[in-house]
Amino acid sequence: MVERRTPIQIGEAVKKVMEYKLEGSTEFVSINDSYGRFLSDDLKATSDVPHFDRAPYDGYAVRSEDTRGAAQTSPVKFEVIDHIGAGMVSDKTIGPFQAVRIMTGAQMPEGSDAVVMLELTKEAEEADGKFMFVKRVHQKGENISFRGEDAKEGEVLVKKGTFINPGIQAMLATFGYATVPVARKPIVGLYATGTELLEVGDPLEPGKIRNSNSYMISAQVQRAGAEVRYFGQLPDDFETCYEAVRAAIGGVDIFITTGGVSVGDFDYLPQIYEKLGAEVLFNKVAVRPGSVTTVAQLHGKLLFGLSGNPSACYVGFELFARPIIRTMLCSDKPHLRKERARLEADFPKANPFTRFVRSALTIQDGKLIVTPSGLDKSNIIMSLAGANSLMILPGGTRGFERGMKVEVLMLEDQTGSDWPW
Ligand SMILES: Nc1nc2c(c(=O)[nH]1)N[C@H]1C(S)=C(S)[C@@H](COP(=O)(O)OP(=O)(O)OC[C@H]3O[C@@H](n4cnc5c(N)ncnc54)[C@H](O)[C@@H]3O)O[C@H]1N2
Ligand code: MOO
Ligand SMILES: [Mg+2]
Repeated sequence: MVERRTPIQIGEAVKKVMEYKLEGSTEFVSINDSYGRFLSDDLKATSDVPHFDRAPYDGYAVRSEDTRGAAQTSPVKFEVIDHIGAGMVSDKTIGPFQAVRIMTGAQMPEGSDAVVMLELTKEAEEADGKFMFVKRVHQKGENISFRGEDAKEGEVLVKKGTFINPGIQAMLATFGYATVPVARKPIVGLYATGTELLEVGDPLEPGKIRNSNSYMISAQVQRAGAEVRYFGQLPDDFETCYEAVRAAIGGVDIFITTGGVSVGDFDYLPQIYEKLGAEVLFNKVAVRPGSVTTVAQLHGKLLFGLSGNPSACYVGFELFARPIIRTMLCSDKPHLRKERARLEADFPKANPFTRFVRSALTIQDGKLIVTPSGLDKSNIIMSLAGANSLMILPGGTRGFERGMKVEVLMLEDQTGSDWPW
């Protein structure tokens, strides 16, 4: 008799999975390799930035009080006592009506408290030295980039779990992080199951299809920030699959299979979980696609039995496996970011289950708009290419009309959300 499965709600299913989340751990990588990784520690300022007052312009460092009275008609004359570029430090102290010719980035000389831009001065070479004239009053502190104006020593600038973007790379370098504490990438083991599967390089044969899930999931795993250990594809043969899965689990943090989780005669994952002694957390979720997504735990390690149907497989990964990966990457917002957008197309399909529709989310006139990125069936591959989001269409409705506000989960965003529902 065919097994009857009781679907659970998506929020409950995600919660069950998250009970087995694991803490992230740290590894140190060279700053050359830290772009695109996730910080495993708060990024703190190790010094003030800049750590000395400096000139933001090419010009002259002066005492502002000496410019008092300077005007177009009555320029004030300064003696130029030194000349410094960025990286140089003057050993002179500026006295009354003295100036140091200074370039952008150079440290302000002792005694100076303003910079006059080069364009606002006039130079004069005289027998007894170099001079320049200022025709405008300058205030104390004018044109100075002050110590600590960018960052103060000890400040927490970026939180643990943040994706390292080019700006954070600049910060890391500024603060002397030659090696960077990043979250170790979880290792995600992957097997594709299915006797029908051909390798990518194989010619098509009757009844067979090329295995696309492995390549799709591998990319999703990497997009989530983890590392894939791809073990290959398996035929629908119980013993072969059982042995392969049993042998693979030990060496990975998270284990994913695609296919073989439904109620078909050759869907062996349920029996494999049973023989392994794994506890099945759920094997039916009230979502479309991905209703057959099955998650089990073995000694605390999560085994994701994703559907063989490509779109169901894709959605199952994003809803259940991604947040676990992000948790291991030290994120406190491991779920997909949720926003509201205007639906740009009618979606008449009614369904008792909540739908996650592969969608294209764009901005038009400053507003988010969303439209399905192709056919909405779980066996469909082509709608995945244009999908940068999943539109959430709650179950139990009669369908949706253009112009309605809907919620969308953003697939390519690094901010995340602490809880999606
Ligand atoms: N009697 C029922 N039949 C089905 C049910 C059900 O509730 N009762 N659920 C349907 C739903 S919904 C889905 S989704 C699929 C899930 O099937 P499985 O997860 O068991 O996956 P398979 O049967 O192995 O394959 C399904 C489909 O996907 C193709 N596939 C598999 N692997 C790959 C791959 N690596 N690359 C590309 N395509 C792949 C496979 O050839 C099948 O066409 O079950 C429904 N049936
Ligand atoms: O629910 Mo299946 O897992 O739609 O496509
Ligand atoms: Mg099946």
